[in-house]
Amino acid sequence: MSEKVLMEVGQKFPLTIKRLGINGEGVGFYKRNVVFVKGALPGEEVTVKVSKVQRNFAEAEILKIRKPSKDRQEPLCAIYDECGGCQLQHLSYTGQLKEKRDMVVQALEKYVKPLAETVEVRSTLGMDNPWHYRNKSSFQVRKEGKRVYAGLFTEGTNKLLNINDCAVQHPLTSKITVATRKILQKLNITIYDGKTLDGLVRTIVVRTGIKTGETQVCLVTTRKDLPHKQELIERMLKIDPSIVSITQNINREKTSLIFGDETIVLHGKETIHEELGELAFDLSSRAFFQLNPEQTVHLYDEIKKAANLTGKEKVVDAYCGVGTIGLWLAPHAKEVRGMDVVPESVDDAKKNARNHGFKHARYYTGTAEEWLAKWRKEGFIPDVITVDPPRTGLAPSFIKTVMKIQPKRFVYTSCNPSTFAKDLQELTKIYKVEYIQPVDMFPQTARVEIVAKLTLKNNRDLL
Ligand SMILES: C[S@@+](CC[C@H](N)C(=O)[O-])C[C@H]1O[C@@H](n2cnc3c(N)ncnc32)[C@H](O)[C@@H]1O
Repeated sequence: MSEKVLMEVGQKFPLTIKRLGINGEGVGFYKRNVVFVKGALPGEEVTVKVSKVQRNFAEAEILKIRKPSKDRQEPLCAIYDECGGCQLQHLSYTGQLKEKRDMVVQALEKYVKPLAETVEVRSTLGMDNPWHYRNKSSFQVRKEGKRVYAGLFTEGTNKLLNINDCAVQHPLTSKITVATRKILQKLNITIYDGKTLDGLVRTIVVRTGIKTGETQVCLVTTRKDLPHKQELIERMLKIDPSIVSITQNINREKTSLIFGDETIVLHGKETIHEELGELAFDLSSRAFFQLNPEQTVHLYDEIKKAANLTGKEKVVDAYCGVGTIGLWLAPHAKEVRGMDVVPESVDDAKKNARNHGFKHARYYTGTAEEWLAKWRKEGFIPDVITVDPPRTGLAPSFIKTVMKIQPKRFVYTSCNPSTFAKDLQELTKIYKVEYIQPVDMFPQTARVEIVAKLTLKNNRDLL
C-alpha cells in the first residue's frame, strides 16, 4: 500500500470522485488522503486545487471538470453557489435520490459493517415536483445603505444574501417576505444591526398552510413598540388575501435563535390552520411543524406501516414534538404515550389529541430517557416504540431501557444516518433490522430522512 503523503494548500492534482459526503461534497482519495470537493459529483474526473489541509482530510476547489457525471445539471437557482442553503441542485433529482440512499449505506458500512451487507435499504421515496416545497421561511432582515434586505447569511460569513425568489420555498412565502421588507423600507422602520444591536426588526417569518391556504406572518423585533403599526398592518394585509394572522415576537437577546418568549397578535388569529392527511392542526408562530407537509404524509405512512398496529398495542411516541406521529398512529392503537422536552410542543400535542377526540393519547413534558425509565418502573411496557430524535440520536440511557423492556417492534425515524447507524450497534443485539426506507424530506439539499423497522430477534412470530 502506498504511503500517505502530506498535502499542501495550493497543490493541484487530478482526482476521481468516489461518493458524496454528508454535506453533499464530492469525496475523492489522493495518496491516501481524503479530499472533499464542493460541487463535485460521484464518478466525475476533476482537476482540483487544495484550499485547506486538516489532520485527517483536505478540502479542494474544482479547477476543471474533465469528465462530468451524466447526472450533472444546471442549478435552477441563480444564487445557488453564493447561498449554500441547497447543496445538490447541480445533481439531477434521480441522482439525488440514488445518492441519498447511498449515504445511508455508507453510514451502515462505517458503524455496523456486517449489517450493511445484508439489510434491505429501499430506494428513496422522492417527490413528483421537488421544488417550492417548504411551507415556512425565516429570513433575517438587515439594512445596507437605504435598502432593507431579507434572506440568509451566506455560509460561514456574516454577509446577508438578499433573496427574492427561493427555489425550494413555497412561492407565497417568498412573495410575502419580499413585499414585507419593501413595506418596512417604505415606512422607514428601523432594522436590527447585528454589530451595534440597534434597530427594531430582525426576522420575517412566514408560514403557509399548504392544504388550507391560511398564511401567518410574524415579525421578530427587539422591542415591543412598533412605529406606524396600523399602516404597517394595512399594507401587509394587501400583499395577499391568504394572510389571516400577523404576529410580533419579541427577541431582545443577542442569539442565533429566531424567537424570543413573547408573541403578540397584531392582526387576525393567533394560529393558522393546517391539515396533514386526516388530521388538522392549529399552529402558533413558534410551534414546530414539519417543513415539507407533502412528504410528511409519506413519512408518517411509512412509520404506520412499520409499526404494523392491530388496535391492541400500547405505543410510545418518543421525541414527539407536537404529537403528530402518535396522532397518526392513535386510531390503530390501544394507548399512545408521547414525550418531548419542549413544554409548548407538549401543550400543542395535548390540544391536538383533544381536538381529535383521542382520549387514549397522552403527552408528557420531559426527556424520553427519563419518562421511559419511569414508566417501566410503574409497569407500563409498550408493545411498539417509535422514535424521532434530534440529529444527535438516542440517549444511551434510553437505549438501555429499551433493551430491558424489549418492545416487539421499534420504529426508528432519523434525520441523521450516522447517529442512527451508531445507535444500531447496541439495538441490533436484540433487534433485527427488517428494512430501511429513506424518504426525501428536503430535495436539493444533502439531508436525508429514514424510517427503519426493527423487530425483536427472539419474537419472529409477532411481526
Ligand atoms: C426531529 S424532532 C421530531 C418531532 C416530531 N416527532 C415530528 O415529527 O414533528 C425531535 C424532537 O425531539 C425533542 N427532543 C430533543 N431532545 C429530547 C429528549 N432528550 N427527550 C425528549 N425529546 C427531546 C425536540 O424538542 C424535538 O421536538
